[in-house]
Amino acid sequence: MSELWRRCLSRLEAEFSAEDLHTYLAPLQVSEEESGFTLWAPNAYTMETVRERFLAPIVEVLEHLCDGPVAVEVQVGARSPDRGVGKPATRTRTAPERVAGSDSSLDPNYTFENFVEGKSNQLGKAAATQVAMNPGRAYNPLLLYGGTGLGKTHLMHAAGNLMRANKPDVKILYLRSEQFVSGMVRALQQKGMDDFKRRFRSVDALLIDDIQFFAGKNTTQEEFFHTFNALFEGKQQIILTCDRYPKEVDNLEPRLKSRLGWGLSVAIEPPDFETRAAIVLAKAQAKGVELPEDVATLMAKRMRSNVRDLEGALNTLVARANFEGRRISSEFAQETLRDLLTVHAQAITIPNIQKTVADYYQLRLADLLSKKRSRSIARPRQMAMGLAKELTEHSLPEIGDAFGGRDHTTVLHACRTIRDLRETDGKLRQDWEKLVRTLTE
Ligand SMILES: Nc1ncnc2c1ncn2[C@@H]1O[C@H](COP(=O)(O)OP(=O)(O)OP(=O)(O)O)[C@@H](O)[C@H]1O
Repeated sequence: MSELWRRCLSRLEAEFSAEDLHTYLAPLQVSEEESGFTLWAPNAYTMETVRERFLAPIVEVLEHLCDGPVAVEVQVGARSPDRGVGKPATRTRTAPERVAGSDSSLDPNYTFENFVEGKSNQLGKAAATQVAMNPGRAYNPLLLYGGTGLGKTHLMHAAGNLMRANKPDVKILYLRSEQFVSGMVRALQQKGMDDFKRRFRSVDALLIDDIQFFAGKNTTQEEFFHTFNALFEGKQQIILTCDRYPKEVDNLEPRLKSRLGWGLSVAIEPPDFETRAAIVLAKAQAKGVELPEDVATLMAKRMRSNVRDLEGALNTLVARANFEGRRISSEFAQETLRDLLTVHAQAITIPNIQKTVADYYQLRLADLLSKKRSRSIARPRQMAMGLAKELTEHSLPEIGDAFGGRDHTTVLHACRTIRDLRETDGKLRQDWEKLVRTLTE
């Protein structure tokens, strides 16, 4: 154990119970490199707990001991004895998260270049690029919202990385909202609020991920509100992400919600089939793996919920192919991902879609399947047909049959209508996204 880490642990002894130290901190292995520290956790649960509860205090103590900013990341794995550099066994997220009082909190692996653009994220990417080219002036704050694993964090880091490429001495701080909360709690306990405020307000850009976690935490919201105002007035850039449109987050203060709407809020939607396939191919290429198109197609067709799952499946495929020395073929993918693909295929059936849509619009299922043509029923019916086409592999005639024996041209018309309305009608687009989320998550 390094002397520095030993000293860090002994300082933390004063703050945490013996049980906490024994359960979460003692099992950590540490590697020190010039770029910072990596804490290796024996399993994902320990990693998550350390990130949530202990990372901020650890960073603080290490910064104190090192007399300056340090980068600390937590991963699952073990430190390799020869180089002091570990190899992660698994990761719960696909990229390392670093936290520090310096720019190293940005993940260099998330760039605009390796972000695959599609209809679902085009606007988000354009807005994030604008913000990066013109921080504090283009859109402030920029808020990216949408379901899990759709690339919000990626875009946020990409904006930070581009800002830094344009201006190397720019001060950027990225953190997850839980880290803001725990940092603030500690600052309050230790009467260090002035430092806390200074730390957040002295940056050129503040990037906070998943602000839905602020819900119900009134003191945090109050502090964040003041931080927000200070940054906004100073024309310092704020970029935030949220898992839904902030107005829909319960227990978020109205004045904060209103501030969040001052800049630009952009929805990141689940990618369509073509984008999913392009993402898998791009991720494979980045790993130097030759992925046959039919395998990318199979994965993109069957795994629709989020890009993180898609990436996880690709990692599984590549790991097994390497391990067994086999070529990745369609059969190999079917065999390796059987369980995953079945889970995804099973989750979405036409009856499931019909019931979900009927519930969502508070209609009777019988009405949805009836011949009634009133707008309040016909539009949800078209929505359900569009979803069936997008999310299942049924043909147009099969979908028509399932909707009370309708002709395939009626289904085609419904799909086209919904596709066009998603471009022009914001409310309908939101309904669509929510339904896709409900059905795929
Ligand atoms: N369009 C895309 N092109 C390339 N990679 C993508 C794209 N969308 C998502 N990803 C990848 O998917 C993974 C998950 O993305 P990310 O962590 O940004 O999701 P998120 O929307 O922030 O999710 P959460 O709300 O759960 O934090 C990342 O590895 C990211 O690189």
